[in-house]
Amino acid sequence: MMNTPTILKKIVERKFQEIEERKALLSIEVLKDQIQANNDTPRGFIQAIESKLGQNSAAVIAEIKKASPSKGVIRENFNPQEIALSYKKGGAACLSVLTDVDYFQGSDAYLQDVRKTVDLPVIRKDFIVDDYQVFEARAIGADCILLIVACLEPERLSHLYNLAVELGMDVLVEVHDAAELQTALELPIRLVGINNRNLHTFEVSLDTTFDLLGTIPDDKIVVTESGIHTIDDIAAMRGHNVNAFLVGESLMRADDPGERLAEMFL
Ligand SMILES: O=P(O)(O)OC[C@@H](O)[C@@H](O)c1c[nH]c2ccccc12
Repeated sequence: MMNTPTILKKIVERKFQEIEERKALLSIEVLKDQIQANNDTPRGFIQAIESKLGQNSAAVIAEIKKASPSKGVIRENFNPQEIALSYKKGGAACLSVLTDVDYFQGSDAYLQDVRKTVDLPVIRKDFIVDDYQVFEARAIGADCILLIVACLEPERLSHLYNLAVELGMDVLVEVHDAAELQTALELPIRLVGINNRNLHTFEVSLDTTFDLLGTIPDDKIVVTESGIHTIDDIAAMRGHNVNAFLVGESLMRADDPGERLAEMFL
Protein backbone atom coordinates (compact mmCIF):
# COMPACT_ATOMS: atom_id res chain seq x y z
CA MET A 1 0.00 0.00 0.00
CA MET A 2 2.85 2.40 0.78
CA ASN A 3 3.89 2.22 -2.89
CA THR A 4 0.67 3.70 -4.23
CA PRO A 5 0.35 7.46 -3.82
CA THR A 6 -2.16 7.57 -0.99
CA ILE A 7 -3.71 10.85 0.05
CA LEU A 8 -1.38 11.04 3.06
CA LYS A 9 1.62 10.66 0.80
CA LYS A 10 0.38 13.42 -1.50
CA ILE A 11 -0.27 15.74 1.41
CA VAL A 12 3.18 15.15 2.87
CA GLU A 13 4.91 15.63 -0.49
CA ARG A 14 3.16 18.96 -0.94
CA LYS A 15 3.99 19.84 2.67
CA PHE A 16 7.73 19.57 2.04
CA GLN A 17 7.34 22.01 -0.90
CA GLU A 18 5.28 24.38 1.21
CA ILE A 19 7.95 24.39 3.92
CA GLU A 20 10.60 25.39 1.36
CA GLU A 21 8.36 28.20 0.09
CA ARG A 22 7.79 29.45 3.61
CA LYS A 23 11.45 29.28 4.57
CA ALA A 24 12.26 31.47 1.58
CA LEU A 25 9.81 34.11 2.83
CA LEU A 26 10.61 33.92 6.54
CA SER A 27 13.72 32.26 7.94
CA ILE A 28 13.75 30.00 10.96
CA GLU A 29 15.86 32.68 12.70
CA VAL A 30 13.09 35.23 12.25
CA LEU A 31 10.57 32.74 13.64
CA LYS A 32 12.76 32.29 16.72
CA ASP A 33 12.91 36.09 17.14
CA GLN A 34 9.12 36.25 16.86
CA ILE A 35 8.75 33.65 19.58
CA GLN A 36 11.05 35.72 21.82
CA ALA A 37 9.22 38.95 21.03
CA ASN A 38 5.75 37.44 21.60
CA ASN A 39 6.80 36.50 25.11
CA ASP A 40 3.79 34.19 25.31
CA THR A 41 3.45 31.33 27.77
CA PRO A 42 1.81 28.22 26.32
CA ARG A 43 -1.48 27.23 27.92
CA GLY A 44 -1.57 23.75 29.39
CA PHE A 45 -3.28 21.56 26.82
CA ILE A 46 -2.78 18.31 28.69
CA GLN A 47 -3.66 20.07 31.92
CA ALA A 48 -7.01 21.24 30.51
CA ILE A 49 -7.81 17.65 29.51
CA GLU A 50 -6.76 16.30 32.89
CA SER A 51 -8.91 18.86 34.62
CA LYS A 52 -12.06 17.68 32.78
CA LEU A 53 -11.20 14.04 33.40
CA GLY A 54 -10.64 14.80 37.08
CA GLN A 55 -14.25 16.00 37.26
CA ASN A 56 -15.41 12.78 35.61
CA SER A 57 -16.42 14.77 32.53
CA ALA A 58 -15.56 13.95 28.96
CA ALA A 59 -12.65 16.07 27.71
CA VAL A 60 -13.51 17.37 24.26
CA ILE A 61 -10.96 18.81 21.86
CA ALA A 62 -13.32 20.67 19.56
CA GLU A 63 -12.09 21.14 16.03
CA ILE A 64 -12.37 24.17 13.78
CA LYS A 65 -12.22 22.80 10.21
CA LYS A 66 -13.77 24.25 7.07
CA ALA A 67 -13.06 21.40 4.69
CA SER A 68 -11.28 18.08 4.38
CA PRO A 69 -9.99 15.99 1.47
CA SER A 70 -12.49 13.23 2.25
CA LYS A 71 -15.59 15.40 2.75
CA GLY A 72 -14.94 18.58 0.74
CA VAL A 73 -16.38 21.74 2.27
CA ILE A 74 -17.92 20.84 5.62
CA ARG A 75 -19.05 24.29 6.75
CA GLU A 76 -19.88 27.18 4.42
CA ASN A 77 -20.53 29.83 7.04
CA PHE A 78 -17.06 29.67 8.54
CA ASN A 79 -16.16 32.20 11.20
CA PRO A 80 -13.41 30.69 13.39
CA GLN A 81 -13.71 33.24 16.19
CA GLU A 82 -17.46 32.80 16.45
CA ILE A 83 -17.05 29.03 16.45
CA ALA A 84 -14.37 29.25 19.17
CA LEU A 85 -16.67 31.28 21.42
CA SER A 86 -19.45 28.80 20.83
CA TYR A 87 -17.17 25.86 21.69
CA LYS A 88 -16.03 27.57 24.86
CA LYS A 89 -19.63 28.13 25.91
CA GLY A 90 -20.46 24.50 25.09
CA GLY A 91 -17.78 23.23 27.48
CA ALA A 92 -14.84 22.26 25.24
CA ALA A 93 -11.61 21.46 27.09
CA CYS A 94 -9.37 22.56 24.21
CA LEU A 95 -9.60 23.64 20.59
CA SER A 96 -8.08 22.16 17.45
CA VAL A 97 -7.48 24.45 14.49
CA LEU A 98 -6.60 23.14 11.03
CA THR A 99 -3.82 25.23 9.54
CA ASP A 100 -3.17 23.20 6.37
CA VAL A 101 -4.15 25.41 3.43
CA ASP A 102 -4.14 23.13 0.42
CA TYR A 103 -6.19 20.17 1.62
CA PHE A 104 -8.21 21.53 4.57
CA GLN A 105 -8.69 25.21 3.63
CA GLY A 106 -7.12 26.07 6.97
CA SER A 107 -4.91 29.02 7.89
CA ASP A 108 -2.36 30.10 10.48
CA ALA A 109 -4.41 33.28 10.84
CA TYR A 110 -7.39 31.24 12.05
CA LEU A 111 -5.31 29.83 14.86
CA GLN A 112 -3.97 33.27 15.81
CA ASP A 113 -7.46 34.79 15.78
CA VAL A 114 -8.99 31.96 17.78
CA ARG A 115 -6.31 32.05 20.43
CA LYS A 116 -6.85 35.78 20.93
CA THR A 117 -10.58 35.28 21.24
CA VAL A 118 -10.84 32.54 23.88
CA ASP A 119 -8.62 31.41 26.75
CA LEU A 120 -8.68 27.70 25.86
CA PRO A 121 -5.49 25.86 24.86
CA VAL A 122 -5.17 25.34 21.09
CA ILE A 123 -3.55 22.55 19.09
CA ARG A 124 -2.11 23.26 15.65
CA LYS A 125 -3.61 20.61 13.39
CA ASP A 126 -1.29 20.12 10.46
CA PHE A 127 1.14 17.65 8.95
CA ILE A 128 4.30 18.45 10.85
CA VAL A 129 7.45 16.94 9.34
CA ASP A 130 10.13 19.62 9.90
CA ASP A 131 11.58 21.75 12.72
CA TYR A 132 10.45 24.85 10.86
CA GLN A 133 6.80 24.00 11.47
CA VAL A 134 7.36 23.44 15.19
CA PHE A 135 8.87 26.93 15.56
CA GLU A 136 6.10 28.28 13.36
CA ALA A 137 3.48 26.62 15.56
CA ARG A 138 4.80 28.35 18.68
CA ALA A 139 5.25 31.65 16.81
CA ILE A 140 1.54 31.71 15.87
CA GLY A 141 0.53 30.82 19.44
CA ALA A 142 -0.04 27.07 19.40
CA ASP A 143 -0.07 25.40 22.82
CA CYS A 144 0.19 21.89 21.44
CA ILE A 145 1.12 20.23 18.15
CA LEU A 146 -0.06 17.07 16.47
CA LEU A 147 2.58 14.56 15.38
CA ILE A 148 1.31 11.82 13.09
CA VAL A 149 3.38 8.65 13.40
CA ALA A 150 2.29 7.51 9.92
CA CYS A 151 4.20 10.33 8.25
CA LEU A 152 7.42 10.34 10.32
CA GLU A 153 10.48 8.15 10.74
CA PRO A 154 10.88 7.25 14.43
CA GLU A 155 14.03 9.40 14.81
CA ARG A 156 12.34 12.41 13.32
CA LEU A 157 9.25 11.84 15.45
CA SER A 158 11.38 11.77 18.57
CA HIS A 159 13.33 14.86 17.49
CA LEU A 160 10.19 16.91 16.72
CA TYR A 161 8.59 15.76 19.96
CA ASN A 162 11.60 16.95 21.98
CA LEU A 163 11.75 20.26 20.13
CA ALA A 164 8.07 20.96 20.86
CA VAL A 165 8.56 20.17 24.53
CA GLU A 166 11.64 22.44 24.66
CA LEU A 167 9.45 25.24 23.32
CA GLY A 168 6.97 24.59 26.13
CA MET A 169 4.28 22.96 24.03
CA ASP A 170 2.37 19.75 24.63
CA VAL A 171 2.22 17.07 21.94
CA LEU A 172 -0.57 14.82 20.75
CA VAL A 173 1.00 11.79 19.08
CA GLU A 174 -1.38 10.16 16.63
CA VAL A 175 -1.45 6.47 15.72
CA HIS A 176 -3.69 4.25 13.66
CA ASP A 177 -2.37 0.72 14.16
CA ALA A 178 -0.44 -1.50 16.56
CA ALA A 179 2.98 -0.88 14.98
CA GLU A 180 2.54 2.91 15.10
CA LEU A 181 1.36 2.62 18.69
CA GLN A 182 4.53 0.77 19.67
CA THR A 183 6.61 3.53 18.06
CA ALA A 184 4.64 6.18 19.94
CA LEU A 185 5.06 4.36 23.25
CA GLU A 186 8.85 4.59 22.92
CA LEU A 187 8.44 8.30 23.69
CA PRO A 188 7.69 9.74 27.14
CA ILE A 189 4.22 10.79 26.00
CA ARG A 190 1.15 11.40 28.12
CA LEU A 191 -1.41 11.74 25.27
CA VAL A 192 -2.01 9.04 22.66
CA GLY A 193 -4.36 9.96 19.85
CA ILE A 194 -5.98 7.05 18.10
CA ASN A 195 -7.23 8.14 14.71
CA ASN A 196 -10.26 6.08 13.73
CA ARG A 197 -9.73 7.33 10.17
CA ASN A 198 -7.11 5.59 8.07
CA LEU A 199 -5.25 8.47 6.43
CA HIS A 200 -4.29 6.32 3.45
CA THR A 201 -7.81 5.20 2.56
CA PHE A 202 -10.12 7.50 4.59
CA GLU A 203 -12.00 4.52 6.01
CA VAL A 204 -13.36 5.20 9.47
CA SER A 205 -14.01 2.59 12.15
CA LEU A 206 -14.37 3.17 15.87
CA ASP A 207 -13.03 -0.36 16.36
CA THR A 208 -9.60 1.13 15.68
CA THR A 209 -9.75 2.62 19.17
CA PHE A 210 -11.23 -0.45 20.83
CA ASP A 211 -8.69 -2.79 19.20
CA LEU A 212 -5.65 -0.78 20.35
CA LEU A 213 -6.81 0.00 23.88
CA GLY A 214 -5.62 -3.21 25.47
CA THR A 215 -1.94 -2.51 24.86
CA ILE A 216 -1.84 1.06 26.20
CA PRO A 217 -0.38 1.55 29.70
CA ASP A 218 -2.67 3.09 32.31
CA ASP A 219 -0.60 6.24 32.71
CA LYS A 220 -1.50 7.41 29.18
CA ILE A 221 -4.52 9.47 28.25
CA VAL A 222 -6.18 8.05 25.15
CA VAL A 223 -7.77 10.58 22.81
CA THR A 224 -10.15 8.97 20.35
CA GLU A 225 -10.09 10.92 17.08
CA SER A 226 -12.45 11.10 14.09
CA GLY A 227 -15.84 9.63 13.30
CA ILE A 228 -17.53 10.46 16.60
CA HIS A 229 -21.09 11.38 15.63
CA THR A 230 -23.65 10.11 18.13
CA ILE A 231 -24.39 9.88 21.81
CA ASP A 232 -24.08 6.10 21.37
CA ASP A 233 -20.54 6.49 19.96
CA ILE A 234 -19.61 8.50 23.04
CA ALA A 235 -21.26 6.03 25.43
CA ALA A 236 -19.40 3.13 23.79
CA MET A 237 -16.08 4.94 24.20
CA ARG A 238 -16.79 5.90 27.80
CA GLY A 239 -17.85 2.30 28.47
CA HIS A 240 -14.26 1.38 27.55
CA ASN A 241 -12.92 4.15 29.78
CA VAL A 242 -11.99 6.38 26.85
CA ASN A 243 -13.00 9.85 27.98
CA ALA A 244 -11.06 12.23 25.74
CA PHE A 245 -12.40 13.01 22.26
CA LEU A 246 -11.27 14.93 19.20
CA VAL A 247 -14.39 15.89 17.26
CA GLY A 248 -14.73 17.92 14.09
CA GLU A 249 -17.28 17.18 11.43
CA SER A 250 -20.35 16.46 13.54
CA LEU A 251 -19.89 19.77 15.37
CA MET A 252 -18.94 21.73 12.23
CA ARG A 253 -22.15 20.68 10.49
CA ALA A 254 -24.34 22.04 13.31
CA ASP A 255 -25.72 25.60 13.14
CA ASP A 256 -24.38 26.21 16.63
CA PRO A 257 -21.33 23.95 17.11
CA GLY A 258 -20.99 24.59 20.84
CA GLU A 259 -24.63 23.85 21.50
CA ARG A 260 -24.23 20.58 19.61
CA LEU A 261 -21.14 19.77 21.69
CA ALA A 262 -23.07 20.32 24.91
CA GLU A 263 -25.97 18.15 23.67
CA MET A 264 -23.68 15.32 22.66
CA PHE A 265 -21.49 15.26 25.76
CA LEU A 266 -23.53 16.45 28.72
O1 LIG B 1 -14.13 15.44 11.62
P1 LIG B 1 -13.95 14.23 12.49
O2 LIG B 1 -14.29 12.95 11.81
O3 LIG B 1 -14.67 14.41 13.82
O4 LIG B 1 -12.38 14.14 12.84
C1 LIG B 1 -11.70 15.14 13.59
C2 LIG B 1 -10.18 14.86 13.59
O5 LIG B 1 -9.96 13.66 14.25
C3 LIG B 1 -9.62 14.79 12.18
O6 LIG B 1 -9.81 16.05 11.57
C4 LIG B 1 -8.15 14.42 12.14
C5 LIG B 1 -7.52 13.54 12.93
N1 LIG B 1 -6.22 13.44 12.64
C6 LIG B 1 -5.96 14.29 11.62
C7 LIG B 1 -4.74 14.57 10.98
C8 LIG B 1 -4.76 15.50 10.00
C9 LIG B 1 -5.92 16.15 9.63
C10 LIG B 1 -7.13 15.87 10.26
C11 LIG B 1 -7.15 14.95 11.26
